[in-house]
Amino acid sequence: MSQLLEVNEATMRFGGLVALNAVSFSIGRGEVLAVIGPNGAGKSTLFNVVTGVYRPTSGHVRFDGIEITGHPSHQVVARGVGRTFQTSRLFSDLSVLDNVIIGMHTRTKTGVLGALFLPGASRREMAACVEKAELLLKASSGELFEQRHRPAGTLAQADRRRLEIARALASEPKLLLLDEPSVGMDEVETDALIADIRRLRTERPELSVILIEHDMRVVEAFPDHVMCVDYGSKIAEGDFATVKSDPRVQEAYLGKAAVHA
Ligand SMILES: Nc1ncnc2c1ncn2[C@@H]1O[C@H](COP(=O)(O)OP(=O)(O)OP(=O)(O)O)[C@@H](O)[C@H]1O
Repeated sequence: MSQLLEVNEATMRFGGLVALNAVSFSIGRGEVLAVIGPNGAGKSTLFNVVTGVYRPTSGHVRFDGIEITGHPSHQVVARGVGRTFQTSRLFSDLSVLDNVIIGMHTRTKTGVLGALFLPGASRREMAACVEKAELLLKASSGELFEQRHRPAGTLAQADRRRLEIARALASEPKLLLLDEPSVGMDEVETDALIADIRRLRTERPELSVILIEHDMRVVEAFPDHVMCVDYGSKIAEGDFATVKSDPRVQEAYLGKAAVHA
């Protein structure tokens, strides 16, 4: 069976800067891929190319058997790619529940805004959205569910991250992209995040996940498929132990001096 996502020789230039340099990789259904690399290596650019935020200068992206290179983001989401961002994109003044409901807009017939203001069928659809959002929050964490009527901006950091993941899941993705989910978390919160992702995999064995991570504890928890990028190029790929021990990876993270010391 073909891979769920195939990125073939993707290059992204910004003027003279090559943010991505002919990067190729693929991920199958139900797999987790961890993308590592130093700051500015091109990891977020890779997500932006996959999700249609950027059309790559050259190269191709295929998802679920269809070429999606440069398709607009809303179409990519509708095809089944959900995403969280490095910096929070929650609507802080809206409730936790409404934030999840907004994540469903690609899956509603009348649209979330229509459902909020129109009677009849759209009201029924809205009621179904509320029910589904509550289920997603419950599955994410009982604590988050209890806070569903609070403004999202009042949540603690770890709960905000959980909410972002719940909102991305609301679009019913086949592939979930998590951009540095552990950023700003302490050790306890990071352990909870690892447990959340593990649970998600058990509950949704078909869901594929790509996570960009700086925290090696998180990467180590999902060690089967790791890819390292540096200066826009893929420099290593394999299981965590193989990638970690690759001299190019050590050099990228620690610098030549540290590796040869
Ligand atoms: N829209 C843009 N215009 C110009 N340069 C950009 C743009 N987006 C990214 N870049 C540049 O491309 C390079 C890769 O950036 P990117 O954000 O993908 O790195 P990253 O690996 O995600 O870094 P970090 O770990 O710090 O988030 C950087 O040099 C960055 O400044």
